Amino acid sequence: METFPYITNLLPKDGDARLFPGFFTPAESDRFLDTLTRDIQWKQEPITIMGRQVMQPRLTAWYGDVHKSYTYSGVTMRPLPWNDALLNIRARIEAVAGVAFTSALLNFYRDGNDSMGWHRDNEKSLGPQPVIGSVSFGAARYFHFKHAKDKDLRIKTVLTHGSFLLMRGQTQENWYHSVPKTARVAEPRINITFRIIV
Ligand SMILES: O=C(O)CCC(=O)C(=O)O
Ligand SMILES: [Fe+2]
Repeated sequence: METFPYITNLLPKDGDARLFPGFFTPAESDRFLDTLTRDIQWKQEPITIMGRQVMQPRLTAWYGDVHKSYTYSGVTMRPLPWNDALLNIRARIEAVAGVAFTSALLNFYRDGNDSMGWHRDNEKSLGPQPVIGSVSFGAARYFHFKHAKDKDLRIKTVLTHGSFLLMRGQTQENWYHSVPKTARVAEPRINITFRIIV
């Protein structure tokens, strides 16, 4: 499956991740950053790590088709309904990705102290070989991949204002990803991962 021969796969094997920097213009990206910062119902949610409840080091929100509920840490939750900004962004990336996304997880990183730990987006509800469309606005942050078996194999990239990262194929099976903390970033960043709940 070589859908984007003109864009190099970031991953050397066992997955497919294509980065489109400047997918949205700087003016559009500024507008989306403002709108989403204001209009999304951001919340800091607790998660359970090794039996202990801790607050997530970022704010989150779930939006999507309201009949597509999702289960997270054993709790079934309903997404908030799509708003205009999210529908616009979704239409733009669907035109390139060639799939129909049903749901979006939004993350708000207040500054470089907020982060996302190593994980794979391989929940059962996403089905096999999930397609994940990841859109970023605001501060540029490092995005790291680590191979699940070949532990020394790491790929680092930067997700800039208005960028679009499309992960497909075996990516979630074979690669972990994370957004590490950084002392160098003082500005906020929004990331939206569009998903298909099957
Ligand atoms: O903020 C990012 O770029 C990554 C977000 C992510 O991995 C996720 O929501 O699953
Ligand atoms: Fe993820």
